Amino acid sequence: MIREKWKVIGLSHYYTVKQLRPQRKGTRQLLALDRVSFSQSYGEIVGVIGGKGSGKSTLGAILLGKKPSEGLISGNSETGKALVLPDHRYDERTGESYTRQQLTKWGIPKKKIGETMEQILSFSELGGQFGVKMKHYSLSEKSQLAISLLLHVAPTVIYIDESLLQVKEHFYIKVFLFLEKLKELGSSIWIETEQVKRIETYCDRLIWLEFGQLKQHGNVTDVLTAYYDYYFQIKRLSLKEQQEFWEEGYQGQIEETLIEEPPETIEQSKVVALSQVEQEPVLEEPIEVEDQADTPVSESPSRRQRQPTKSNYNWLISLGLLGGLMGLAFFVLYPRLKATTQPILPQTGPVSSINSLDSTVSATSETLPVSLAEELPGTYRVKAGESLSDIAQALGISLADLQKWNQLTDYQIQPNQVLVTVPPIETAQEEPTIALADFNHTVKDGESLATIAETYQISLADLQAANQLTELTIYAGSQLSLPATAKAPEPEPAPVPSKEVEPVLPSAEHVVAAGDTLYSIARKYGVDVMAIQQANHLQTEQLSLGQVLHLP
Ligand SMILES: Nc1ncnc2c1ncn2[C@@H]1O[C@H](COP(=O)(O)OP(=O)(O)OP(=O)(O)O)[C@@H](O)[C@H]1O
Repeated sequence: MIREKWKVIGLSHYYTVKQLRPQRKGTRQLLALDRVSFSQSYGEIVGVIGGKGSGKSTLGAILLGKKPSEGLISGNSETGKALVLPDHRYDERTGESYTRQQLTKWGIPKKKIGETMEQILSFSELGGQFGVKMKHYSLSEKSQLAISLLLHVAPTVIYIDESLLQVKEHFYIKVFLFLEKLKELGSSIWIETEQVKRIETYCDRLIWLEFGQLKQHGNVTDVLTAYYDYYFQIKRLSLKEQQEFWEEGYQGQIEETLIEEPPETIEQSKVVALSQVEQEPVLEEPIEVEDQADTPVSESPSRRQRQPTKSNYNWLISLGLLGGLMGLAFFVLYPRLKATTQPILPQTGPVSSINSLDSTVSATSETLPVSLAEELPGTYRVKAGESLSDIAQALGISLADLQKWNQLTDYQIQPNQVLVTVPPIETAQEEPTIALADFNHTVKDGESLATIAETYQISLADLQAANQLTELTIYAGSQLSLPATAKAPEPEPAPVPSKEVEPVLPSAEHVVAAGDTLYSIARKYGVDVMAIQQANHLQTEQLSLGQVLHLP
C-alpha cells in the first residue's frame, strides 16, 4: 500500500497590509505564500527552513487548518497542534493549573487527565516549579512545559516553531527522542527554524521557502546544499546589494490594486474575502509595511512578473528555471493527485473538512476553486448559455462521462461552474501501484539494496541499473530511483502504541565510528542519551573515534 501523503497544490496566501499613504485608494496585499506545491509522507519529521518572513509560519498555520487564500491541501490535520508558549494572560496561573486547563480544552478524557499530568510533570523536569505561578517561570521553563504538554497529547500533526530553541541542550535531545516515538505512531512533525544547523540531524526531509515561494523540498543533504549555496551567494554581495536584494524580493511579494472609482468589482469582493481570512486567530498581528515608495505602482512589479534585474543575480535565474521545471512537473502530476485531494475554497467550507487520514475524495465540479481551475488542464469553466451537452460535444467526450466525472445527477450547470474534463485516476486502494511521485525510495538505517529490491518486488540488477550502481554500498538517507516495474510495498502493520521505542540492535557495547553522535547512538539502540552518558560516566557529549561505549 502506498503510504499516505500530504498533498499541497498551488497553495497561495495573501495578507491585506496597510496602505501607508492614505490618499492612495486601493488595496495592498502581501503574497505570503506563492503557489507552493509538494507532497510529503505522514510520519516524518520535516524541517521548514527559510529566511525571515519567508512564509514558514503561514505554511504551518495552513497545515494545522488555517484556510488558505487559494490552493488545495489534503493532510491529516484534524488533531493538529502547534507549540504555543503560555503568554502573559496566564501569568497568575500555576503550570499545573494551566496544564489541566489545556488538557481539558483539548478534550483529554477526565479520567486520563491525572495520569497525563504526571507524565507531563516528569517529562518537563519542572519539579516543584509546576505548582508555582507562571509569572515566575523563565523562558526555558515555559518552553519545557509547553513542549511537554504538546508531546503528551500526541497530535497527528505537530508544528514546532523557534520557541523550541529556548530549551536546554539535553532537553532538546530528549524532545527529539520523543518525537521519534510519535513519528512511529504516524504523527507528521513540522519544525520551523532559521537556524538550520540545530535541526538538520533530526529531520527526514526539509522544505525551504524564500519570499513565499518553495525553493526546494526533498532530502536533507540536497536541500541544504542548495540552501547554503544561496546564502553564500548573498553573503558575497556588498551590504548595499544585499539590502537591495531583500527589498526587491519583498516588494515582489506586494500586489497593489489601485481603485479610481469604487465600483463593485470582482477584485473588491476578493479583497473582502481575504480580509476576513486576516481575522483568523492563528497569525493575528497585522504588520506595518515599509513603503519605499515614491516608486509608482507600475514600477513595483507583481511577484508573478518579477525578474531579478542585476547581473549579480543571474544565478537566481537558474534557480527560477528549476522552479519552472518543478511547476511543469506539478501540472503533469496534477491529474493523479487530483483524484485523492479535496480542495479548499477560500470562502466556503470549514477547514476541518480537509481529508482525514484514510479518506479519498475526487475533485468535483462544485469544489474546485475557480482561480486554480482556470490554470489547470483537465478542467473547463462553464460560459453563460452553454449546456452540458454543448460542452461534452465541444470537448469530444460523452455526456454520460462528463456527468459521471463531475458527479452530476442531472444536466444542470451554472455559468462559471468548473467541470472536470478528464476521468478520475484510480486510487491507491483500488490499484496498488506506485504513484509517479513515489518512484524513489529514501534509504533507511539497516536497509540494503537487496532488502529494498525485495520490498518493491524487483530484481537487484534492475535496482542497480536504475541507479547506475556498480556496487552494493548504499547510505542511509540517500535517494534511490525505482524502476517502472516496482510494485507498491506490502502494507505496513498498523502501529501499536507502545511506551518504549523498540531497540533496533540490542548489544552490550558500541564502538564509536565516524559520524556517530550520542543522539544517533541512542536512537539506534532505542535508549536515552542521558542513560548512555551515565553508563559511561560521560560529562559531555564529546565522543572519540573507536571509543567503546557500554549500553545501558
Ligand atoms: N497577519 C498578517 N498580516 C499581514 N502580514 C503578515 C501577517 N502574518 C505574516 N505576515 C507577513 O507574511 C510574510 C510571511 O510571514 P510568516 O510569518 O509566514 O513568515 P516566517 O517565515 O514564519 O517569518 P519569521 O521567521 O520571521 O517568523 C511576512 O512578510 C510577514 O510579515
